[in-house]
Amino acid sequence: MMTEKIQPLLMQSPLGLLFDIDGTLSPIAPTPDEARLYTGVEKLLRQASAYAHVGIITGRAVKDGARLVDVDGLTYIGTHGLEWSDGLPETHPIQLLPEALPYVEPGKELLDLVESHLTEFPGVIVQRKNVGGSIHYRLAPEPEQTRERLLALLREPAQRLQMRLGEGKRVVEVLAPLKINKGHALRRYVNHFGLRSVLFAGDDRTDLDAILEIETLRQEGYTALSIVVQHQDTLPALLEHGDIIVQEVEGMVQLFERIVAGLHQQEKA
Ligand SMILES: O=P(O)(O)OC[C@H]1O[C@H](O[C@H]2O[C@H](CO)[C@@H](O)[C@H](O)[C@H]2O)[C@H](O)[C@@H](O)[C@@H]1O
Repeated sequence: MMTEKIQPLLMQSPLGLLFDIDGTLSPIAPTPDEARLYTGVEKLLRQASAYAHVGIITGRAVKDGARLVDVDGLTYIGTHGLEWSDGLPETHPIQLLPEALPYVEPGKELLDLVESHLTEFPGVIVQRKNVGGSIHYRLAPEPEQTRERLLALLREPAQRLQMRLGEGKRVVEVLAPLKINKGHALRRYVNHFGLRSVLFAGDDRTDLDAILEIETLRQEGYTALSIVVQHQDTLPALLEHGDIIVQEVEGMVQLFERIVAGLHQQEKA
């Protein structure tokens, strides 16, 4: 059944395969620095890039996402679509969308504010990005209460500085107030490579924009498919709009193996 859905996608060219990182290719870890790709993913990404344009679309900064994935020949799109690199940042410059530049300083100011209150927030980790950043409360003794207190601290200053607050898995995101998101990034990727066929896989709230963009692309005549990696805390909207649901990162990797095998077989035929 799954293969039936995927087969038409693999038969079209140029094909793009786009993946979120955390919760999709990498199991959720206690802290961002402890996250690692699931066993075998690195090899699958390399193999897939022999047949398709393979890209990473992550909420992490490009530098951080590329450090984690570390596969050459992929496109790295970071900070929820604000940053783009045509390869590993050691050899390819990271481009920050010019629209995001006015939000570098306001983003810093909000993260400085949280850092100046860190003693009141045990277990909280501030992760800075080129624009804004993430405030992780996974390790806080009372995560839900900490989330509320972080939001209370940030709400007014964020409004004053015209920044946006978002949320993800045990994380408050400080974001630029732009309409740029993973859906926008996916569309840009499709246009950049002149794709006819595209697959996106993700698991979290910010992935919904890309999943909805897949639906739009399909209505426009592209062969487009989304995969939702289901965890205990998956948002119902993701399950509603995803084309294929897999269980946990393990299920994603098993499906990725079948995709790569399908591409390989097609090449031989
Ligand atoms: O779009 P993604 O690639 O999924 O990035 C979203 C955020 O993911 C990371 O945080 C999440 O994963 C951490 C490691 O598993 C986990 O500790 C944390 O609780 C999760 O929220 C990343 O650190 C953030 O920068 C991303 O925005």
